[in-house]
Amino acid sequence: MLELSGKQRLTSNTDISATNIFYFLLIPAIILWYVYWRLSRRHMIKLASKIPGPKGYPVIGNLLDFAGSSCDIFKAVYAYSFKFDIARTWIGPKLLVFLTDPRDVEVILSSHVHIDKASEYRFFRPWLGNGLLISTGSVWKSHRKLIAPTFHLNVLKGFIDLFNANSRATVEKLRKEYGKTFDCHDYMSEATVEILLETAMGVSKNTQDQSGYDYAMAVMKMCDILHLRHTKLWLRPDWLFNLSKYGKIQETLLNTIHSLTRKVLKSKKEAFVNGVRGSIAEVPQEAITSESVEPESKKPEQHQEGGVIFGQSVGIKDDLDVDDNDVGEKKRMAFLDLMLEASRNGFIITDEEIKQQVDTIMFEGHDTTAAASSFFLCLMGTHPEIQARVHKEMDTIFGNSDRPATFADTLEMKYLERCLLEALRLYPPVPIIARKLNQDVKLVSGDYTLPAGCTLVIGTFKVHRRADIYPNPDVYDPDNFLPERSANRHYYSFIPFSAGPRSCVGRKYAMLKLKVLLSTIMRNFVVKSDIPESEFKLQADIILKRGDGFKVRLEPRKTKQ
Ligand code: HEM
Repeated sequence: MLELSGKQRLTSNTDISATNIFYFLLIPAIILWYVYWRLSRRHMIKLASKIPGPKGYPVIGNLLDFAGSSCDIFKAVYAYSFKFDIARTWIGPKLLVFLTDPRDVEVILSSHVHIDKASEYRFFRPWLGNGLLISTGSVWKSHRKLIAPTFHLNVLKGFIDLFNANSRATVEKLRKEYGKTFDCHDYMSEATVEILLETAMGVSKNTQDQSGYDYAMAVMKMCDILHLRHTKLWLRPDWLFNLSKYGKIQETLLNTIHSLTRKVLKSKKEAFVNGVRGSIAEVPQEAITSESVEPESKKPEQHQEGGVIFGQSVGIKDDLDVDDNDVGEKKRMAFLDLMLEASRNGFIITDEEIKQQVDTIMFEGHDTTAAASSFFLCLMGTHPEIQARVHKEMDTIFGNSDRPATFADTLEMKYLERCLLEALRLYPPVPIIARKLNQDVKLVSGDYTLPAGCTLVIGTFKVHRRADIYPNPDVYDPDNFLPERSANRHYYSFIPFSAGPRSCVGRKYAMLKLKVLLSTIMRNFVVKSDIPESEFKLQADIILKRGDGFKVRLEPRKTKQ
């Protein structure tokens, strides 16, 4: 019975010899590929060998450090940063160099040459196309020039009523959670998407009905899929990803997202033809500030509006730091309006490109701000004495009044602002910035040259926690941002919004929106946390998050009159 028939034996013999031939060819093929790879990358390998870094295995290099959960990867990479100021790692044939010295960071971020994004940003392409985040060269340059003025303070001040209306709506939703421990990120995320729909896109979330809600959910889920692709190695190749269930889910989500973007664009274009400009979102009467109805001449005198207050290190100038009065009247328009106006006035930008920029702003403006506000609230919960000072500041500014925050109020929120900047220091929503180098770059911190072709990773998280820059670097201390303490710090030692020509265009928008949202929440609640900061489980995907969820409890601060 055990004897095989002639046919079976034949099949079996054929299998064995085919397998043998396969291995016989595979091994030399790998060796040949390896030799070719080493010869063709001689220059890169030679320069890389002079850069310190953890020991790796032949062929796979340090690949094993990048396997495991996001929390594990984060821990492993962060541990290296204590051994090496600059670290070289190989993930198979891919060379990654991590920088954490602000002097080296400056070389890269201040440059107009090293602006190409690393290859991992391609995961965004099906969603964001060639939008500002991933584009490069002349397309990026001309679109950046078009978009940056739409984020100037003079434009943003016009959004303050919408910020207030949405912040108040968020507070009402949060009241339902009294007494429970819950994840505040869900609320921050929803509020952020809704505010972006009304401000940057200029549409009313109420008029979008179900499609607005579906859009917000789809944006959130797309972020989760992108996070997965960064951490699960097998989801990286496009063909494998497309075959996986995540590929199918992405297709459905993108359909929802792109349909709404197209719909919004269509209705905005029609409104444009009829001469309607600006956001069509409605603001309830109680959220309208006196500033927005006061004539220009009566508006409060402006304080320092650039610099630290709007998120940049003191003294750094980029294209967002031009004097806002220099932004001509014509340019004082919301993001989408300006793009449409530009395309009508002969600026070469197609409808598809406008759609890609809208999608980009919705992505970049959403997850980052949601993470920042969630970390802020958790930190308030874990530092009651700091929270008490924030409450005191709110009482000084607003007294017992329930009135909406004005732009002038946001300039008075100096302590809240320091708390926010300190939250961005300890928990930068974008924990790393990656670039592809197209030419060799000499560093300043040591005698090292980064080879062309490598992926350069700026470890923002570590830069912000260097003991030589921030005494007690792991302690949440908002006074790190007292003017006298920040004055002498290196420009590039605080880079939550990146810096230089490719810095975040939404920086001022984010700071203003966060101040209105967080001050409204702090005026209404006491935030409590049962989990001490030392037990936060950090998960560094594209956006830094708490792997254990942003768990807080809320108590009413005062009964609403
Ligand atoms: C706390 C909130 C935010 C943080 C921490 C943040 C951080 C950053 C960082 C670090 C970059 C550089 C990324 C890189 O080079 O890979 C960036 C770029 C960008 N951000 Fe933000 N961002 C925030 C909010 C926003 C908002 C609200 C918007 C828009 C409404 C926005 C729009 C953009 C865009 C379009 C870019 C690409 C700029 C370019 O490459 O020219 N961001 N952001």
